[in-house]
Amino acid sequence: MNPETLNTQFGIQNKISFKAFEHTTIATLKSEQATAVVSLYGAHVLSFTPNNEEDVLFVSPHAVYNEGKAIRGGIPICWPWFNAHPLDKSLPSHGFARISTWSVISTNTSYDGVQLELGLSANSDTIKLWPYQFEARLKISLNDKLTVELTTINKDDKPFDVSAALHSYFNISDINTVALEGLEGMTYMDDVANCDSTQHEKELRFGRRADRRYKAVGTTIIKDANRNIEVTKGGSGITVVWNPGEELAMQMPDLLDGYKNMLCVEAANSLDDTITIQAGKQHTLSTTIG
Ligand SMILES: O=P(O)(O)OC[C@H]1O[C@@H](O)[C@H](O)[C@@H](O)[C@@H]1O
Repeated sequence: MNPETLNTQFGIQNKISFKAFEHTTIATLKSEQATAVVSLYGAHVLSFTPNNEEDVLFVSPHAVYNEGKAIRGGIPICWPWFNAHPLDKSLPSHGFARISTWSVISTNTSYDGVQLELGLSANSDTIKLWPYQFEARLKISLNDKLTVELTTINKDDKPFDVSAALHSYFNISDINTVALEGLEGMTYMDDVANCDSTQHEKELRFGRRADRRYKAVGTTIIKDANRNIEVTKGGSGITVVWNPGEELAMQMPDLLDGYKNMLCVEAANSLDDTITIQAGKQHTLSTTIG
């Protein structure tokens, strides 16, 4: 659907509007306290900017906007599998949601904000990659915070397994000085060293490659030079923490030295927290940022 038609059908004056951007359409959401931008390609939040603040989300200055390529930054939707497919490494990394165009289901306003709901359903392309009937819904709610809720509905007559992540890239002033609080005492899968480990430090610090899947359900706080960003989540037993570090980032043409200004903290379902959804049932994975 083109932006004009979307504006006619779903636009809300001064609150939600649609326009063309690169190869896709983006929605701009405005609440009293913040602005957010969402790409229909990937149902991908690109920006969340509280009034008079810098963007809370990072998008790489080297990001590539092309069909078939995931956007580096914002909040990619990793779904229906996280990272490499468990059985077939030739399938798209982190699933196909982030490289699919979603449709608009609804827009709404409430007393304190605005909401946009996007959807993706099984079709001839998805069936080739994942042989199930499904409906995925992404609800984006903006007030002074940003909430993203990903609901998977099993429309098939058999159960299926889903692993997923709301792969949030946070905009930070310097990876060498930022700290992450909330994971003390938690065990994690260290995907760099390829072993299980436990975090003993109160605050996690960076400066080299970190790729960890924590068994954690609680809130984390990114403590940056001039602000704290609180990340809460629901329906998630795993928190992923990722920064590629300099060596790997320099091999990623869509990131390069951008790695210095990003930290990923992701609400996820993975490892033992992979979700089996029975026929007709659903699961919601969510995160709130602010
Ligand atoms: O380059 P991609 O496919 O967007 O993935 C980026 C990273 O995403 C993280 O969530 C994973 O833990 C990393 O292992 C992965 O490298």
